[in-house]
Amino acid sequence: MSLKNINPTQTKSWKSLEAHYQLVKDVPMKKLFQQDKDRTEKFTASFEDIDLDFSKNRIDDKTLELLLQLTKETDLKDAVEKFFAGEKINTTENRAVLHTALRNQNTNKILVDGVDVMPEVKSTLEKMKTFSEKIIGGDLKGYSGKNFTDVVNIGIGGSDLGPRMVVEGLQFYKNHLNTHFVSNIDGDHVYETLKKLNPETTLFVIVSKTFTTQETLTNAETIQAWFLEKAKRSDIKHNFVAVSTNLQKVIDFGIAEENIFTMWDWVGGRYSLWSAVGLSISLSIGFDQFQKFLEGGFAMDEHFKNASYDKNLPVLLALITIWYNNFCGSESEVVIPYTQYLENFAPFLQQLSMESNGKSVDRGGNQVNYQTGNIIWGNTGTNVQHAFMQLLHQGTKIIPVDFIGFKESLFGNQDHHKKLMANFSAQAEALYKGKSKDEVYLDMKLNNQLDKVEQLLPFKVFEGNKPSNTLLVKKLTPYNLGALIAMYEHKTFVQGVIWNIFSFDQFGVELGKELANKLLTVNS
Ligand SMILES: O=P(O)(O)OC[C@H]1O[C@](O)(CO)[C@@H](O)[C@@H]1O
Repeated sequence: MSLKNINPTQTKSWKSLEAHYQLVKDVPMKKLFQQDKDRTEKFTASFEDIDLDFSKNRIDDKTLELLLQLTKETDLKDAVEKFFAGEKINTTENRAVLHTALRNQNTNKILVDGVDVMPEVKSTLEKMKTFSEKIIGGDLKGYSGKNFTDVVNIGIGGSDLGPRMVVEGLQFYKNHLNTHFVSNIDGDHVYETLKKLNPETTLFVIVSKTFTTQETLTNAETIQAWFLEKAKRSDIKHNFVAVSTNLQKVIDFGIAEENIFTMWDWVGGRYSLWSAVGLSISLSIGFDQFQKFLEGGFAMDEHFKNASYDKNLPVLLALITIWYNNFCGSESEVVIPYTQYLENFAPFLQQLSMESNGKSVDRGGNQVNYQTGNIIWGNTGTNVQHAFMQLLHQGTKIIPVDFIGFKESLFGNQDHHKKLMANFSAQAEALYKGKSKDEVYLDMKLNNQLDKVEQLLPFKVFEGNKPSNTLLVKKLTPYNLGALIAMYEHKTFVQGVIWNIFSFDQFGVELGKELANKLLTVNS
């Protein structure tokens, strides 16, 4: 059964939120904190190792109450039930949406067209485990009998961004294998990667759900030709494996059948890192750690399904962005992890969120007359403080931020970590508190700069009242990263449900592909 078709703008809560915005739009957050001593506690929700403090937002009790009412009127509960039950909620492609089955740790059946998908999920995970362990342990070797030293993931979009982000994010836990990612059809990208590699000791993992993607097939062909400069065709089976739903195309490409890892059409590309698409993750950190990553994702699924919405991390995050996007006029949001490991978190979230919710036709097939998918961008703190934070502090736009910090550093260096976390907290505080004229004046007086007050004071004022969420996580572990990713997946889902759009197709990427192919035919 499909998701219900409910126009959110026709609900009572939507109209009330519009009216409510007029009442609260000029109320500074500083005042809200003064009025309510329990604000931080009240606007904090926790799940295991993750605390979400959403108190530094332009919301009050009424805002939250109305946003929660919106989840009722748009029947989020019904959507969540259909999603986890394997209903075909990807209506436009007539598919179920079951990335949650890939990390399911329960013993329940999950049915698609009456068939339980869990046995196949488990046997693929088992195959990944055996394969990863043999490659890491040296039981499987390259064509000339040498142990593998390098792995190259060849894929793009969901077949690249997720695995790349997790492999780099969890490199603290990595083994001796060095993992590389080739995605862009830019040949220079391919040859730059190849120049560091020895074909004898490199494992190539071609990842493409459809196995029709121009970039991936071109790159795989180029890499195979490079490989065959040294090796024989019969050697391919030692050094090439593939992940796909399209078994025939993979076989036609020349990959041995036993070297194919399957996935299913009920896994969207941007949600596929939990499947065999995550093979490079399992090779890099070992299957046991990959299993913990899956468990973290699963734990977040349980929280999302069961926690009341006022304490539910993905739901709260989604509601807050809807508030800014649809009522406060914000267009984008920034995600800033305070760890260099998560340098690729924002590009991953960009595909997750913008490919999912960049739609302008509702579930009834009508053009929407309200804003949908918001723009996501970001990079790591503290680097961003020396790049784009100026615009957030003193620019003209309201850009809500998610600050993600970790209580513990992985190498345990206290000096760096204290400074890192001081910056993490300071940014959120500076954004919402700002710095008034009086404060600037006092500062300048203390610094013997009164002679410059007239000239500089207006430029040194920080308006404040800039919103942010603070996500404080105990430690960057495979489990916690799994939970964080699942949290953002579910946030995206909730947004799509409320916006009344289909979040699991991506027809918008097709036209450019078609035109590129036409141009190639004309020019060849
Ligand atoms: O895994 P495939 O089929 O090569 O697709 C790669 C990517 O291309 C898209 O279809 C469009 O960008 C994504 O949804 C997908 O992740």
